[in-house]
Amino acid sequence: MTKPPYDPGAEGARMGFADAMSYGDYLHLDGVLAQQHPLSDAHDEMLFIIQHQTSELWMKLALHELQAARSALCAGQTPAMFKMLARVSRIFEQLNSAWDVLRTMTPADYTRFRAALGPSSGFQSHQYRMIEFILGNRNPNMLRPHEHVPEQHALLRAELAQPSFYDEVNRYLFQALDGHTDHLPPPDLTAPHALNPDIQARWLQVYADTDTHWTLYELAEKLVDLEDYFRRWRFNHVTTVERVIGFKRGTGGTAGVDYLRRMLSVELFPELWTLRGDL
Ligand code: HEM
Ligand SMILES: N[C@@H](CC(=O)c1ccccc1NC=O)C(=O)O
Repeated sequence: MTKPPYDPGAEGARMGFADAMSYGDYLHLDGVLAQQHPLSDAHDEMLFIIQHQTSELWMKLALHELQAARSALCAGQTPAMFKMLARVSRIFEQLNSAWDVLRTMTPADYTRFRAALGPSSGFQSHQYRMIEFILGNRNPNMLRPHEHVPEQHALLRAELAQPSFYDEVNRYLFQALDGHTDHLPPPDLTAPHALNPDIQARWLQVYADTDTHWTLYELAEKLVDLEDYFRRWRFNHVTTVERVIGFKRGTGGTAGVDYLRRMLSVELFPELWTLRGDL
């Protein structure tokens, strides 16, 4: 006679949720799992949708951490900030690994549903643009694709109107080294951060004597780590794009691979990279 199947309920596992909060209730899974709506009957469109939706969820968490990291820095809570920055790097690591799943989609698979995407593109991701803005790659020209959603447009505009996270880091640097911020170059709120020799000179001071400036050194390396992962994301993206659509124009209207290659040359924290040649 076969044994009766194992019953965790007999050992106390809760089995009834008619009047209690369940896993799906807490996570609102009925909502989340009802939001995949392929527009074609191509098999791989589900992969494409889920890949982007999960990326957007991770970006939501990255933004949550980055906003809190900036607040923690301004409140002098550096250990809490370090923890959040480390988490953002791990999120990018997660996003980087995810490309391996998407790469199982061949050009022939993608061609079956690409036309259904119309003019939509990741270029219009407001969360991605917000991450770029917070880190200091601020470009007011990138606001326009968001005009059609006034709430998101307003949030992105508000971000451009305040110092970036990296601007705040540099304020902290000057305060710590000089005892004041009189010589801190005012952030240009209308353009991507450009390398500044005064900022670089102070970071060089930190790297030249790491024992004395340990917290600043740790902060700098956390930023380099973050940018390292971000660069890998850009590289994985452009490589996947070349692999899937070659040199076709993007649905967003840019040149496609040529546009994304140009973005590979963006340096978020240029002083931290350039000073390495002076050590
Ligand atoms: C087969 C997969 C993919 C292809 C062929 C592709 C293609 C492209 C192209 C051609 C662009 C340039 C803008 C345009 O003209 O459309 C772009 C931008 C973008 N894509 Fe993708 N993409 C893919 C997957 C993804 C994934 C999985 C994400 C994750 C969220 C993503 C996020 C973005 C973002 C954020 C941009 C703007 C980048 C910037 O402005 O620097 N893409 N993509
Ligand atoms: N720009 C892509 C389309 C694309 O990848 C896309 C379209 C809609 C939603 C997200 C997308 N992902 C990244 O750009 C293309 O030109 O094929």
